[in-house]
Amino acid sequence: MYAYLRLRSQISLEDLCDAFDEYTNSERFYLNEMAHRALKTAHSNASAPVVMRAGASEAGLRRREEERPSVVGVEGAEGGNVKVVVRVRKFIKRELEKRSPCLVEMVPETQQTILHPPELTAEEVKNMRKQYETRDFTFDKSFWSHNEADAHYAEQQHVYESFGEEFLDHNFDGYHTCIFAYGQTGSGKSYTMMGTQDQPGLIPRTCQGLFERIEAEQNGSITYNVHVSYFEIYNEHVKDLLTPRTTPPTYLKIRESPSEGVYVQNLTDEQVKSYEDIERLMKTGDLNRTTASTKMNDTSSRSHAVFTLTLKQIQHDIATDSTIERLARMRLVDLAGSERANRTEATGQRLREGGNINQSLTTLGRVIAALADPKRQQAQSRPNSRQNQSKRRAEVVPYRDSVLTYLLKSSLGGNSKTAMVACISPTDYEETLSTLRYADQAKRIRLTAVVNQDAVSAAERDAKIMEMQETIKCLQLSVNAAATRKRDEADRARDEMEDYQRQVGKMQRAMEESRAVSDVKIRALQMEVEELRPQNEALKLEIEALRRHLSLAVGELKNPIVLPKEVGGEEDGSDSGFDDDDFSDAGGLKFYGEEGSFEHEQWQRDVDEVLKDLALFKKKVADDRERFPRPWEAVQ
Ligand SMILES: Nc1ncnc2c1ncn2[C@@H]1O[C@H](COP(=O)(O)OP(=O)(O)OP(=O)(O)O)[C@@H](O)[C@H]1O
Repeated sequence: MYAYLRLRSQISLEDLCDAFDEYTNSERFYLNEMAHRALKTAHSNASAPVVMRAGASEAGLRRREEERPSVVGVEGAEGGNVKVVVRVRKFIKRELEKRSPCLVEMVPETQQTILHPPELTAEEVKNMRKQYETRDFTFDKSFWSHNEADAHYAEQQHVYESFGEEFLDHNFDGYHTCIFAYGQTGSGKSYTMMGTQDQPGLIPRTCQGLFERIEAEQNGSITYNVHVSYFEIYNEHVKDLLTPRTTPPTYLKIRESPSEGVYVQNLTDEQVKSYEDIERLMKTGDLNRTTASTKMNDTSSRSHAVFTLTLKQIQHDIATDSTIERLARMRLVDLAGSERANRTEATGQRLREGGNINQSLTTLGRVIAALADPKRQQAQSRPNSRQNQSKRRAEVVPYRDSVLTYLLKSSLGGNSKTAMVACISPTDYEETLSTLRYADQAKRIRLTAVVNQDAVSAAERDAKIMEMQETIKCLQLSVNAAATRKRDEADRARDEMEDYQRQVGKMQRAMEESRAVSDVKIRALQMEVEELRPQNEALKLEIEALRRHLSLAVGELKNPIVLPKEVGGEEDGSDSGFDDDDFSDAGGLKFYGEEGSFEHEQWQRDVDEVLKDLALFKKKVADDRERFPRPWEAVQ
């Protein structure tokens, strides 16, 4: 029993405290929880280095801090160039019929893309205005999707694995991203971005990957919020692809605000809970998209399509009752194809569409050229020099010259990680050369992406909701006032109404998030209670056993068992070691001599040690109560 007591004293101090009836059940639970937390903290401190992105999911933390490329500028910002990949497609029917040769070669080891001149007839050479020659380019990746029999054939899956997954990593890390496909009409942009039912492209794979990760990371402490919007830019107008078409068509306005940057007003931004939800929206959007048959492509996209996923991760920390929010926007853009009117033989509406497409792609080219300009980049790295300031004023990037570039402003020259997929046809020397030059320039654009992360305490969140409620009240009042002024300021009222609706939407979202945080808290507490339940049961059993052992020990000390003298022990000459005098009338203990008797000193020492240990436990109990004061004592 004694050895058992000693052993237990090393395992659980609280158990012994209970044995002495020092603590009540609730105090024990409290102490237990404190110990549990202290252990958890000690464990996590020892095993996990503290990183800035403490709130990230596993997926988000896949690439840890030390693996990240160099950080430029502000804290949490990452500098890098636009990633440029090139993909050559297989022959299409028209090219097979014409028996056109493949002019493109790719070297997988070096990621080179080589463009060979076509074989020309003597007549063609005579009429040529410029010389065709072999051109060589190197990009981040060259995808050979021309010949399925080739060992290096790049399927849709390869394209996604090569950089789509990496971009999803960036989103979970809290960076905005943008992937856009560029190329002449019929070069494979829609195939790469959206793909087909059997061969899904980057957009469906990214959406699927996103939800697979969210489902795999459901650990109860992070809430994920995903929204989808899908619009097209057709003839310099923005159309929502998630709302039914109307006649006349409804065009949306573009606005710019200091907090949100450039955005499309009243665009549908639907919350999705699963990949199936997104699939439904993608189908709706694709059906609404403006396509037409041209000479170059049976289903040519006549508009630029922008598919946007917004991922919000909210992690709640129970200990501090604060939340860490990360917001990432992924833009997946399928540009309309550049085309030459004489090649497409377009007339009427198709010709006008082609003109607008070319106009916006030319502006995109000018924006890329301005951003890729090394002088501008130098000026950016030394923003305060007076010379640079005046120089920069002269070299304004022409974002506003087209709707496309204005809306892609932040993805092209701001806070984003951006990739361009240059799609090329295997047979068209001039168009392919123009695409490769465009891509070559884009790879020089330098961007600085920032982690979009906010730490919000519960009080701040509540204050934000209160503030929004106040704003809504004010807006409501001014809307009402405007209404009573008999619509003479109809335009302003409409704007205010829109503003009001946006604010209401925002507040609803904030409240939904707040509710989600509360759910997380409840889930976490329930999990902790469930975790502690078996431990508590085990502790109760141990306490009961200890109590019994202790009362036995005390009983033994108070009433020692005294053995009677053996009858006839002397007759047979054997000495039992007992004398009549050895018995104590008062139940006191008398111990026998050295041989064949209880060893008195040994007992005495044992008893002393038990008493010493008891004194030590009492002291530890007192220490413990000091370290973990009971809540009501702490309040006093
Ligand atoms: N990698 C590929 N593998 C197989 N088929 C492809 C590939 N890329 C493109 N195609 C086929 O080529 C044709 C043209 O492709 P797609 O419609 O994607 O071109 P696009 O660049 O989007 O054209 P536009 O600018 O006119 O919309 C389609 O029939 C498509 O299925």
